[in-house]
Amino acid sequence: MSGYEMRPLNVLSVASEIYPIIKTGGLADVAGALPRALASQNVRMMALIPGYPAAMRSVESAEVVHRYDGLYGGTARILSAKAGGLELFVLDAPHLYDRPGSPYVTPEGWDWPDNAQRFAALSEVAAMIGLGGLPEFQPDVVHAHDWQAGLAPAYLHYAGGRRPGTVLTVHNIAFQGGFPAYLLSYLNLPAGSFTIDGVEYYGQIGFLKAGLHFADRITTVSPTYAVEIQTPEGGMGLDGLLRTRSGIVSGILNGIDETVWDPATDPHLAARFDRAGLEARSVNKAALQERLGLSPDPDALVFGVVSRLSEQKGLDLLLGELPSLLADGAQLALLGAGDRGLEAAFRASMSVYPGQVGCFFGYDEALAHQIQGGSDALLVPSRFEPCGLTQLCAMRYGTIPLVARVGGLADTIIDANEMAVAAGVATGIQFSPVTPAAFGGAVARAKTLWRDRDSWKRLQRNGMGTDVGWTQPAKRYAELYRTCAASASSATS
Ligand SMILES: Nc1ncnc2c1ncn2[C@@H]1O[C@H](COP(=O)(O)OP(=O)(O)O[C@H]2O[C@H](CO)[C@@H](O)[C@H](O)[C@H]2O)[C@@H](O)[C@H]1O
Repeated sequence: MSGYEMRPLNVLSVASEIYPIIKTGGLADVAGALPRALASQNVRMMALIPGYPAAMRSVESAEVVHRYDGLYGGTARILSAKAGGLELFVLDAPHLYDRPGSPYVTPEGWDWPDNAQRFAALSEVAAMIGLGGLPEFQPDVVHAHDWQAGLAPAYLHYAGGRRPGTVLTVHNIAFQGGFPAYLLSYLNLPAGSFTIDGVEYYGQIGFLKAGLHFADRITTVSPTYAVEIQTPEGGMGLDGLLRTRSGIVSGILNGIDETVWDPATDPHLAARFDRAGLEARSVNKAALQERLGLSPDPDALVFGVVSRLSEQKGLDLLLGELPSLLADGAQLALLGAGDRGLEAAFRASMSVYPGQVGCFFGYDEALAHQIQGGSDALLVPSRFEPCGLTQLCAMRYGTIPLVARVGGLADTIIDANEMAVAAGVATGIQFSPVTPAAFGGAVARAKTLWRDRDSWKRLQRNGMGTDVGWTQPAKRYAELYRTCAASASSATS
């Protein structure tokens, strides 16, 4: 048994958002769940996050563990803090993070003009901690998430000498963080780094590219997406680099936090329920219909959507198919935020189909739970989906996922084809390719299944019996960290 199996492994996780402190999407859920999930694997994970206003507000107790006189034009501190039930390092740099809007964009929706500096700073601080800058926590592995932390492996590489192992996780390859080349020295990157074997990417500084180039291990959030991003169709320009690093690329499925997403204890639901008491869902369905202005019809098949409104999520397909989806009295309950055009189109559909389409635009945690607990089927027609979390929540809440067969949706849902139904293992409905016709076909299958309530219930129960928690993924991450730490230490010793 190696030393790494015996003593706790220290891992620094670097992410631009973390649930329950600050969340714009699934990355926050994963970053927030990992530290707790890994504790049972003998891994001590500390997360480093930027000190946005929401983060500073949620700090319950804090100690200043490091000060910078100048970090990209202002003073900064690292706080070792407790917040939202997590142990964190918070980078308190008001000139970079103390502003309204989301972590990435202004209140008007424009990228913050200094995003390069804001997230380079996060990565530089991660590298400083990785190199032993904080005596109280010396990481064996630095785990960077997405482009915002992508420079961390690069800074660690250019520091030279002994360093921790590095892991880069891709939650969405569509977001790559490209910035002008003239920023190179300002971002404290060596002149020689602006090459194809460094941080250069199509004439820019590529934050995600840098992470993919320098990390010891690359993961993404499902095995199928790990394959897809190595193809020209799925790699969005980075597939060539990923193919050259294929041996260190793997996919680890996400889980969901089973305490946050538990229909038996969920405080947001009108009625709590479990696998043996599915009847109680009808109370939630009625409450959802009332909240969103849908007709109070217990027999209407209610399709739910909980999603960012973006090209990725394929909701334009749903708009196109609305007439047939709603033709026989079915209903749509949608919660989403993002693209203004999609929002306008769904808003208009509420007047065209009063009582059949109910939407809320914005971010609403409680409504997300109510849609999972009160609708009958959850639509996820994504064009690509690295893992997807809402279909996992749906399974846990007895909502039948109807999903595109891509990425993690392909890996987590078992399609109700005849064989799977006969074997008693089906959990949802998949369609492929991602076209209006195939989506329409899947909706028709859902309606046929809905008329056979016994089969519908069997699918619900199968979904509710599926393990969608973090236990298995946490084991995979722990294993990965141990190999990564061992190889980094043997490379530098
Ligand atoms: N308007 C709203 N109000 C309240 N809650 C809302 C909401 N819109 C979305 N949510 C919640 O945000 C999360 C979305 O997570 P997803 O994994 O489905 O997508 P996302 O594309 O953001 O994440 C990316 O990262 C994750 C994590 O790796 C991958 O699973 C995914 O495939 C990838 O695209 C869910 O917890 C959902 O309930």
